[in-house]
Amino acid sequence: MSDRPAILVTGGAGYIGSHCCRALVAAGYHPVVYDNFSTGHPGFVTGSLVSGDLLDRATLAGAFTQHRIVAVMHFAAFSLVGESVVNPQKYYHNNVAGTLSLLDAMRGAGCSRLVFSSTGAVYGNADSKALPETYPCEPINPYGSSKWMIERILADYRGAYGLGSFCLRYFNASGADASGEIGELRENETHLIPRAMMALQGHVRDFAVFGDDYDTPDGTAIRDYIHVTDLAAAHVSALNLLMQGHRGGAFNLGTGSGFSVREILAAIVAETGRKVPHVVKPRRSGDPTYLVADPTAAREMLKFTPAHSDLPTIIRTAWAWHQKAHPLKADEPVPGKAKTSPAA
Ligand SMILES: NC(=O)c1ccc[n+]([C@@H]2O[C@H](COP(=O)([O-])OP(=O)(O)OC[C@H]3O[C@@H](n4cnc5c(N)ncnc54)[C@H](O)[C@@H]3O)[C@@H](O)[C@H]2O)c1
Ligand SMILES: O=c1ccn([C@@H]2O[C@H](COP(=O)(O)OP(=O)(O)O[C@H]3O[C@H](CO)[C@H](O)[C@H](O)[C@H]3O)[C@@H](O)[C@H]2O)c(=O)[nH]1
Repeated sequence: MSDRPAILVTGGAGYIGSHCCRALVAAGYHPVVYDNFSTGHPGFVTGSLVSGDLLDRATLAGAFTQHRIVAVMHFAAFSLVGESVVNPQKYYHNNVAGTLSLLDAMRGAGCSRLVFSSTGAVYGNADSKALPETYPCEPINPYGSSKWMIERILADYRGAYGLGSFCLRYFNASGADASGEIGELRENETHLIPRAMMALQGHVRDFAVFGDDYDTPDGTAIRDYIHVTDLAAAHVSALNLLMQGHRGGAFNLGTGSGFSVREILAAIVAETGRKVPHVVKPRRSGDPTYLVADPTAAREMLKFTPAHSDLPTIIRTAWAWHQKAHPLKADEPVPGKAKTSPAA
């Protein structure tokens, strides 16, 4: 067992959780990854590993006692907006019921510090201004609703049980670790930047811009892209505050600047020198027009100053990771897919 304070990192084998584990090590903590590998990767794990599901109460309770956990970072969730519209049960069950199970385990173990992965999707369809935390939370898809429900549960637990929690509302996580060893990698990737890069590599053949009839300057939807390394730094700051006795609250993690889908595609051309082949399809259901953070509160409370979230750095680190993760050339077959001959 490590002498360092042990932090349970649910979802630590996933994209954002794995980057946070590395930041935890750099800050003097010992991450204990708790993951069921539904979307995570064994090769991404840093620190100790407990394989288990959030809803497996016995394994969860065992992780707290075995590793003497002092705080939790809770990333484990399903997080695809479109899928949540089609299959809301999957989202409420895993995200809300899974979190209740985690909170029971924390209370059972006397652990009262939590950093929770919330999302800009709690705000729903905003107007075209950067959103402060006081903006009304009216999510427009089940994924955002599941996260907002958890935020409300955590507010009640803060008051009633003294469970301190930071709800960090990330906007669009992007980019990859400078080492090139970990990055965004999912079996059925739906996110804009990784899909566009997989299209460049020939692994995605049907890349589409979803909707060019939004009320935005170029007709495509606008998001606030925040580098995963900057997110990781903010998590360590929030954890340090909890360790000092802070009770927490909800904070936006974004840059305050929005970019449209077409601007992202232009940035990819600028960094890679290659155009992403695409068609335009109708809007994806559940997608808001505009989602940009006002990060003022996080700047003050968490000393949050994004250092890696300019578009060139986001695209450059993501592209370096994709070339390593999917090293095939465009004309080679995708693994697991039958090769079709030109005559077929
Ligand atoms: N990626 C984004 O842009 C973004 C933006 C805002 C918020 N978030 C939130 O950040 C968190 C991490 O997102 P990510 O992009 O790294 O996703 P991810 O899918 O890469 O990681 C999620 C991890 O949680 C694990 N997991 C899921 N359900 C589990 C369960 N029941 N028990 C144990 N492990 C489980 C998965 O195996 C995976 O390793 C999520 O809560 C997500 O909602 C992500
Ligand atoms: O192939 C694609 C994929 C996406 N998009 C568009 O690109 C934008 C960004 O879409 P992503 O799927 O990359 O990300 P989302 O904004 O849907 O959601 C992400 O950011 C949200 C917060 O802003 C949530 O937290 C969520 O977990 C996270 O997946 C959207 O307008 C989407 O319609 C395309 O045009 N084509």
